[in-house]
Amino acid sequence: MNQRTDALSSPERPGAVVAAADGLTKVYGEGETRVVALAGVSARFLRGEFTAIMGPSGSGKSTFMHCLAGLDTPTSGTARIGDTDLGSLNDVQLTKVRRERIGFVFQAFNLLPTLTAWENITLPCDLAGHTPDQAWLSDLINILGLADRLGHRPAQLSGGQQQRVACARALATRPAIVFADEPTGNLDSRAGAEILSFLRSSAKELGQTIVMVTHDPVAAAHADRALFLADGSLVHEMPDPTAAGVLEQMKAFDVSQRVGRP
Ligand SMILES: Nc1ncnc2c1ncn2[C@@H]1O[C@H](COP(=O)(O)OP(=O)(O)OP(=O)(O)O)[C@@H](O)[C@H]1O
Repeated sequence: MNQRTDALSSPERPGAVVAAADGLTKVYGEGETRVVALAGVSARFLRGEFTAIMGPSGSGKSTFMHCLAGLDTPTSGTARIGDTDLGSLNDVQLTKVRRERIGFVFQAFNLLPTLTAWENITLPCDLAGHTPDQAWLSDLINILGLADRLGHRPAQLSGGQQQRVACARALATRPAIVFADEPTGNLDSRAGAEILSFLRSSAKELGQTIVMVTHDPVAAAHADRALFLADGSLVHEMPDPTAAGVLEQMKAFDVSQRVGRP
């Protein structure tokens, strides 16, 4: 990939809080089927910060991300993007916030099969009724090495190329925050490393705030910090995670789950 990120804009107000969760709680079902998926999670996400969300299966990672991104409604607590409390918005306003201020990258790429790479990338701008910022898009496309693939449809692209298109789409509107859900889960290690290196450089050099859910300690090691969830609670924060450090932490969860948590 071309690493020409230096020509792009510098982060605005590094350190500003761009998203926040306060006491996020999500309870599914009732009676015997009641599940507390999130038990009061609070966290801040700063401009230009790359956060990995980790934890055992069923610990609440997806629920946390979905509540923070306005894809699910918490039972109590608040999720904010910038100064906007997502709970105060009606459906139309929420859709607008998701389209204009949030970017998404999914494990399964989620590109529209009938659209070309270029049409997929510009779709969020089209839906928001904005003229795409051509200079910004062209920089993104160059960084991601997609310039000669723009007329291809997803089926004509490799998995790694499809995920790079998805990354360009996620950043196309210059969102406040990008949520990536297992973005390397369907990729081989080389294509995965390219995506992770792009996410890292977009945080470092473009000031893009990124929150990534992952099971992979190697992926988490690209982040500035890892937040660990267990049983719906935030139990540990690791700054500058290493793959070995994350693996140790995950093993500790396995042991505590086997012996039974207090
Ligand atoms: N729609 C739902 N209805 C009932 N329970 C749910 C629902 N969605 C999630 N849960 C439960 O909430 C808990 C947290 O689920 P969640 O998917 O957030 O965990 P996760 O950490 O993302 O898991 P994984 O790593 O396996 O994807 C789990 O016990 C799950 O079974």
